[in-house]
Amino acid sequence: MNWEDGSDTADLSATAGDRLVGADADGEDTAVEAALRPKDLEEFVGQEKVREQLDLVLRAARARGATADHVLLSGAPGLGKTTLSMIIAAEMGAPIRITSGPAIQHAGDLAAILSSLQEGEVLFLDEIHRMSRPAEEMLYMAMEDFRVDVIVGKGPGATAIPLELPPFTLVGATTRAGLLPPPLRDRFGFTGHMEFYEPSELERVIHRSARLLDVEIDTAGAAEIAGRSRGTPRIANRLLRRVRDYAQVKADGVITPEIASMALAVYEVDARGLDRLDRAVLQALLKLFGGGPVGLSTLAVAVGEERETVEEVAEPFLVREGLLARTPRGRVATPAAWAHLGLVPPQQGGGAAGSGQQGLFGA
Ligand SMILES: Nc1ncnc2c1ncn2[C@@H]1O[C@H](COP(=O)(O)OP(=O)(O)OP(=O)(O)O)[C@@H](O)[C@H]1O
Repeated sequence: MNWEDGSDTADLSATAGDRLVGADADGEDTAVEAALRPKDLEEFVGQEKVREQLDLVLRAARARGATADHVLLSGAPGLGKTTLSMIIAAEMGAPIRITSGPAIQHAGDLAAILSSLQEGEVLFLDEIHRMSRPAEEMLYMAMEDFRVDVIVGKGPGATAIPLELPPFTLVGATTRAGLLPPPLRDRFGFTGHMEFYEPSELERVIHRSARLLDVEIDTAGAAEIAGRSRGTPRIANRLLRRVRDYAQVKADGVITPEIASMALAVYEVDARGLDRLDRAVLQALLKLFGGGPVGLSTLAVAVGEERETVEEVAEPFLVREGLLARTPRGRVATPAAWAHLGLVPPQQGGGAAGSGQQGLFGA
């Protein structure tokens, strides 16, 4: 297919905008995700270790009639951290309050939330690494002693008024556990690291979502979508919805592998889950720079994107897939990248861009 072999280098520019294969939630996801969320640990697919460990933590707390320990969940966007926090609340028979680090700018914002919690309530704090420093310090005390000091007044006349809090369970979520200050990390009784999902696990997610959306899909159809979902349930669910649209409009509504691959060709998501931007980066690297090494800025100019877009939006998945390597001399394509785009590396093919070119583009 044209978009797969990338024959058109003039067409390299791509936008990062609302990507079908982006892991962050878009508006449509937010609306649909509530209906697709597993409601208990049993229904939650994959993440066996985290599930097993969490199951023990929650069962033990229930048996003691106590509030569960604070839980830290780390992992990439769309892997199920919010879902798991809701499951924790459901398993404990407790209400849940959802907020995020960036929404808490002042310690007072956090004090207001904490002081209105009910006993046993689960407080889900997404992007906990992005909280302000004063709020973070208030959280230390709240987590450990279920108490906060509210400062009233300013300057020498300021006084700290202690405020008792009901016991609660904090579930913190972060994409970067390493960014959390150790005193905060240490206050979690349990830390679960969420991994990317295996294709077979994503197939189960897709079958489950298809049932809930009342869509007919066969085993190979689900496998076809799973293979393009970049290890992420949110992306799997989103691709499923787009393929469902296609099946409905262009066929009889049933999702087969043929329908899935035709639908995703329309959306330019290839067999490995790369989209237009990912392929544009690889094509530039292979076709213009002989596979590298090439500097990030040069590569970004070649694809008509900002440096940051190439570095933060396209590269992480290409690196994870073993298609691109970041080296001190610049970006380098791997043999798998050549194979994926159906191109022959210059050394083997005797093309113009041989190894003698290495280092020329390292700026
Ligand atoms: N293990 C799973 N089994 C079934 N569905 C899942 C699983 N994990 C996630 N999902 C589905 O994927 C979607 C995204 O999950 P969720 O919102 O929990 O991700 P997240 O890690 O909190 O993402 P973010 O960090 O961007 O908020 C939801 O629709 C959810 O139902």
